[in-house]
Amino acid sequence: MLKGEGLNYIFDIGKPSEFQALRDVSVQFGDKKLYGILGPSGSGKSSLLYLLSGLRKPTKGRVLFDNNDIWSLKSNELAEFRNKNFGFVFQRHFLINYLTALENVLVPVNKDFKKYEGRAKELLCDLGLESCIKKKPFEMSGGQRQRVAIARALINEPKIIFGDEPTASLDHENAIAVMEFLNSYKNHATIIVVTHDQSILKEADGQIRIIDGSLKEGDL
Ligand SMILES: Nc1ncnc2c1ncn2[C@@H]1O[C@H](COP(=O)(O)OP(=O)(O)OP(=O)(O)O)[C@@H](O)[C@H]1O
Repeated sequence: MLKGEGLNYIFDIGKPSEFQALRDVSVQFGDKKLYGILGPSGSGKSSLLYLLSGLRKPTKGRVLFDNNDIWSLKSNELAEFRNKNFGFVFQRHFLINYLTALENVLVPVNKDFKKYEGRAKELLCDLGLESCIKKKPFEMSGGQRQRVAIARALINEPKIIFGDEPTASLDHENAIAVMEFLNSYKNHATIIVVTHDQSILKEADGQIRIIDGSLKEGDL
């Protein structure tokens, strides 16, 4: 269970550019479900995802993972915790261009390399990328690259997968395929996806809507 309690985030505190991106957002995400975070551009969706995933520290409020406050960890412990429990898929894939698909998927792995190599191959095959295993990102299509990024996010068997507009750079067909895969992965992890596109959330178990930094609707 992942919980955000009274989350506030202020950029540039004390400067003329100070801006409150989130105010008093409380949300709760159950295990092994798919959730969408919706809202207009600039409303604070990505900021919320960054706080929930431990990439940014809330100005006020707490993030609890299985009732433990993740921000009570020291920064190196938090980094280790994130690598073990959370997987990330962004709008841009951030693959390394001189590594093959297989090597890219293995980048977050720092132990049992042989065991994880088998898992990486399985994930790539499950994502329909058998023919790309030895290809480098520039030899693949945008949809294929994004699926490699998904395999990389899943390699450490995370408990939560955070997606920040993971389908935004894809055509509708590829976007649906990516969402179907994420939905089918629900048996293994909770998936929380920020998106503008409600149509890719047909299979979602719950959605929240952020407007001007506040939670407007939530049926989680
Ligand atoms: N580094 C920053 N410094 C100051 N303000 C920022 C910064 N990053 C984002 N903001 C502001 O915070 C608000 C929320 O941004 P955020 O990226 O969370 O919105 P969003 O809903 O994800 O937007 P989009 O859908 O366009 O990606 C926006 O008004 C944005 O201009």
